Amino acid sequence: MGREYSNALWVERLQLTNFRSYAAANVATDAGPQVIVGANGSGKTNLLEALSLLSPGQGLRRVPFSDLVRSGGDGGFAVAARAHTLAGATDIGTGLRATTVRSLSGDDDLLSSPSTGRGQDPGGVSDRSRVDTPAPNPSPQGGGEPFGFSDESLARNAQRGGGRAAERAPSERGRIVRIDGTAQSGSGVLADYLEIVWVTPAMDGLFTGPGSERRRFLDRLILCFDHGYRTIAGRFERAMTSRNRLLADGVRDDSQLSGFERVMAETGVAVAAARLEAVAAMAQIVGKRRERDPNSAFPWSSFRLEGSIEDSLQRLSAVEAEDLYAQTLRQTRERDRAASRTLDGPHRSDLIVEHGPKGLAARHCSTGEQKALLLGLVLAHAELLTERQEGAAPILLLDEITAHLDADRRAALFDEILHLGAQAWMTGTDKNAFEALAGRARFWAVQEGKIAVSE
Ligand SMILES: Nc1ncnc2c1ncn2[C@@H]1O[C@H](COP(=O)(O)OP(=O)(O)OP(=O)(O)O)[C@@H](O)[C@H]1O
Repeated sequence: MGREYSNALWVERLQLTNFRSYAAANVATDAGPQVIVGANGSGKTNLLEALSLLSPGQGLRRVPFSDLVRSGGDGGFAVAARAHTLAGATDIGTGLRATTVRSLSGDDDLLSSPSTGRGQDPGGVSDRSRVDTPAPNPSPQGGGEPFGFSDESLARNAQRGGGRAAERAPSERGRIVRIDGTAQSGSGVLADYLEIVWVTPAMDGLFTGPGSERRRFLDRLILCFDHGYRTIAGRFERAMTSRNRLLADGVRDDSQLSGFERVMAETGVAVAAARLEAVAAMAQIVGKRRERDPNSAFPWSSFRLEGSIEDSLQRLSAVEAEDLYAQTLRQTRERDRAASRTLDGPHRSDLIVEHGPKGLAARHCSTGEQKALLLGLVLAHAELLTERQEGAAPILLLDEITAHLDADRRAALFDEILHLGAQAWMTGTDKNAFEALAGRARFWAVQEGKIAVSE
C-alpha cells in the first residue's frame, strides 16, 4: 500500500450508534489533544473504547462484541470514523448487525446464518459494499486476540474440543469492518491505517500483575511498527491450540503432533525475534530520551525479555532456535498433556521492567512511580513511531490519566503530547486537572451518554 507519512494520525469525525451508553453521538474535531470530562459513569471510557475499535483486536476493555451493544437499542451497534491514516484520509467503520447479535446469544452457527439485512449499517459510512453475512473463517490477521497469548483459555478451549471456535475468535464473531465502504475479512487490516495505544486504570497493575498483561502490552506496541506481527502471533496460537487439542484427545501419533510443533517453532521464533527487535529499538529511544532529559517526570526504564526462545536467540541462529524449540515440544508432550497446556514457548515470556534512576524492579515502585514508568514507555514508543514514520504519531487513548500524577507530571505529560503532535484523547472527572492545556486542547463534556464541546 502506498503510504503518506505527511500527517499525524488522527480522527476527524467519530459517529456512534447504539454503542454502550450512546444511542447516537457525533464528534467532529481537530488533530490536537482532546480532553473529555464527565462524572463517573457518564460514558468517557466508552468513548475511548469506541476509538480503540479502529485498531485490530477487541478494543481496550477486551470484552465480547455483544457486550458493546447498547441495552435498549435495536441489538446492533456501529462505530464510524473519518480518519487521517497511514493511507491518507479514510472512512473506517466497524460494528455488529442487530441480527448477528441475536444469533450470537443463541446456539446458531453464526458464520453460516444469513443476515436479513435488518439493523443499522455497521460503519455507517457508506453503502457501497453491503455485507449480508459476516466473513466466513476470518483471516489469520483478523481473528482473535493473539496479544498476550492467552494460553490458559486456549488450553480450556482445546479440552472442550473448542479449537475451531478459538480459530474463529468468538469475542469478535460477527464483527464487520469496512474501509471506505468496502467490507474486510477481519480487523487485522486496521493496523495498516491507524496506530492506537492506550493507557487505562486497568493497567495500573501492569508491573505487578500476570505476565500475560505485559506480553499483551508489548505485543500492541510491536504491532504499530510490525503490521504482520499479529498474523504470525495468530498462527502460533492456532498451531498451539491444535497441539493442545491433540494432546487432550490422547493422540500420540508423531506425524500429527510434529506438524503443528513445526509451525509453532517457526512462528514462535519469529514472534520472539520481533519482540527482541522491538525491545532493542525501545531501549535505544529510551536512551536518547534519557540523554535529552535525565530528570524527566517520566523516568527512564531498563527492560529485558525473559523467555526460553528469547534466550536461545541470544546464542543461536533463528534456524537453530527453531530446531531446539521443536525438539523441546517433542520431548515435553507427556508433561504438557498432563498439564493440559503447552508450558514452553513465547506465550510464557515476560517483559521485565526496572525503574532506571532507582535501579529498582518496577513492581516494587509506588503506584505513581509505576504510572510514570508506564507513561515513559508509551511516550518513548510514540516518539519512536513518529521518528520512523516521518511525523505520524500514534493516537493515544489515556483514560483517567491525571489520577496518580502530580501537577508537575501532568504538565510534563501535556508538553510531551503537544511536542509529539499526537492526537491524545484524555479523560478525567475534574476539568481543573487539565488546566495547563487550556487553549491548547479541545474540551468535551460527557453526560449520560451525550457528548458536547465544552467551553
Ligand atoms: N451495553 C451497554 N448499554 C447501555 N449502557 C451501558 C452499556 N455498557 C455500559 N453502559 C453504561 O455506561 C456507563 C459507563 O460508562 P463509562 O465506563 O464510559 O463511564 P466513565 O465516564 O468512564 O466512568 P468512570 O469515571 O467511573 O470511569 C455506565 O452507566 C453503564 O451502565
